[in-house]
Amino acid sequence: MIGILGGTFDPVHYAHLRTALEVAEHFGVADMRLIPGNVPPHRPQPVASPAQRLAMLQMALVSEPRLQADDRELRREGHSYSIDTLQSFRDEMGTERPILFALGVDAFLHFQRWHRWDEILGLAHLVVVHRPGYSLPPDDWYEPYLSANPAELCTTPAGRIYLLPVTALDISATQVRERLKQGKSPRYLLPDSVLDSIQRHQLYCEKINGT
Ligand SMILES: Nc1ncnc2c1ncn2[C@@H]1O[C@H](COP(=O)(O)OP(=O)(O)OP(=O)(O)O)[C@@H](O)[C@H]1O
Ligand SMILES: O=C(O)c1ccc[n+]([C@@H]2O[C@H](COP(=O)([O-])O)[C@@H](O)[C@H]2O)c1
Repeated sequence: MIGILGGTFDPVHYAHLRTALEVAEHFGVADMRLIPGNVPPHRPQPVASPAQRLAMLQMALVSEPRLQADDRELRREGHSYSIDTLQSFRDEMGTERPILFALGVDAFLHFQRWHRWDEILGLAHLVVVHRPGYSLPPDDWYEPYLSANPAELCTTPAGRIYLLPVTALDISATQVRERLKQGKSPRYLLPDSVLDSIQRHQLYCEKINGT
């Protein structure tokens, strides 16, 4: 079984890290991959380069062996579609082992606009984690796929949607970038090692980005 948390990670912050760890612990996942997108679909391009975002992620994960940065989307040209990422895992793992694809409610709300979205549940389960400020509409398309049984997701390869409350942390990468742009500190919203690297490389500040 593997778990996946994809994102822009521009930069990684504590809500990403808690989400990944809590998903891993809830389902007993020993191999949870955090996967930065190269060219994220449906959003502005990241500020930091792919190499910088990957390096920050690797720094943030050094002390937790269950969480690993995975650079497969950065090695792929073009849009980083989740269907292609999931297919690459299936090519490696075969069809039988469970894949848990975690995403916040904010991302899930747009799920039906994703590239080949209706094929994704054929490759993985979705674990939709709570995020402050977002909620799911009731009686929607996803209801027939819902499961409240973690064992079901751990014993079948794909096809179910599980809603998981995680520690509510109202942190966003946008908020971290904005604070830096305004000359304020984002300390304690993200690991010190990541903040030190941001400051060393003068990332997200007006001088570098010209904004
Ligand atoms: N505070 C949070 N609580 C729960 N899930 C989150 C939180 N922040 C991000 N996520 C989830 O983590 C994944 C990656 O998110 P992403 O890298 O876009 O971070 P972000 O903070 O939303 O970034 P940005 O502000 O740049 O849009 C998405 O599935 C997103 O829903
Ligand atoms: O495949 C798609 O079309 C698609 C569209 C939007 C988002 N995603 C994935 O959803 C995850 C969270 O995305 P985001 O934009 O909230 O960082 C990340 O793994 C993205 O690759 C995927």
